[in-house]
Amino acid sequence: MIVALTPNLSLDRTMTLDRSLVPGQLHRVTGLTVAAGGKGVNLARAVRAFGGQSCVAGVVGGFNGQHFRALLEAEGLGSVLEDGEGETRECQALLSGGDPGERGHPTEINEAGPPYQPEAVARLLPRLPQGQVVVCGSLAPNTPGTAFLDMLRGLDRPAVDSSGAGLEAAVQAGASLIKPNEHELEALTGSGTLDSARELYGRSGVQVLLTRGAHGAALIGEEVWEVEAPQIEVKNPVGSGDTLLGTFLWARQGGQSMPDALRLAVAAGSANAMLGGPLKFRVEVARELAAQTRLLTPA
Ligand SMILES: O=P(O)(O)OC[C@@]1(O)O[C@H](CO)[C@@H](O)[C@@H]1O
Repeated sequence: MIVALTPNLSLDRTMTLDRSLVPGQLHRVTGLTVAAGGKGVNLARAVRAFGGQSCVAGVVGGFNGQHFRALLEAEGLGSVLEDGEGETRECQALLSGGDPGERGHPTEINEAGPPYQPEAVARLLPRLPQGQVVVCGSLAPNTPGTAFLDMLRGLDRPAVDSSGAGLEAAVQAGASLIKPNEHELEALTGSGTLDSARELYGRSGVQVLLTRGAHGAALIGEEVWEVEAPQIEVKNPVGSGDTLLGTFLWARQGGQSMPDALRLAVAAGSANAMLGGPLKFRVEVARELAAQTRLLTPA
């Protein structure tokens, strides 16, 4: 079981525009998908797609919260949710339509979400099922650093996919693994390189799953493994990191070796981007792409 504890759940709205985004101009929406979102939801989807057991945990509120619950239930994703104050946030991803050559990376506009609610979180944590907990995504606004640190310490070495203060707390709390991208690692240690991830592991014992976008990923722990991603045409990369991490944790929990798990995880992230996001992800495509990944000799 993989428990995706998501401190700031959302309703994800993915819009396809009639042309490339030009700030200050009118755009028509030619396609719209509304789905339960937040990084943990994407991660739980990937685990479930591989046949694993996953559960989304978090606090929801308001009409968006009801909508979130209904969408998650319609997808049949397991969850432990607490009702809280305020309105669950919305995250918008704008995909440019028109000529593929002009599409570029989607524009993402993420609301902050309702403030941290200690009572709801205190009700939620004892309800988490047994399993590998992974803390996913941004923190609720005004989350006190000490409260987040205490939460992580109470979770028995969770994996953490957060950024900024969330990542710092993960290292301090002795998380089992963190999943920064190169920018997030740089913000944490001053450099986004393998060497700085090695140094981080050496002083903290926290494994680093370093994602490098289209280039692949590296796992830095007792050993170092690097995997180059396959060449693909990207439709929508949103959620690729979540799919990668969910696949990695699922594969490791199922006993796959570190390099095999990393290859499948990188391929799953690529499949997510190629197929058009977490709702379109398919494991057969991930398995096919895994054969096209390249395991590099650790430097
Ligand atoms: O605002 P956060 O919590 O950092 O990220 C939220 C989010 O942008 O991440 C996912 C993609 O990784 C989206 O589905 C989602 O809503």
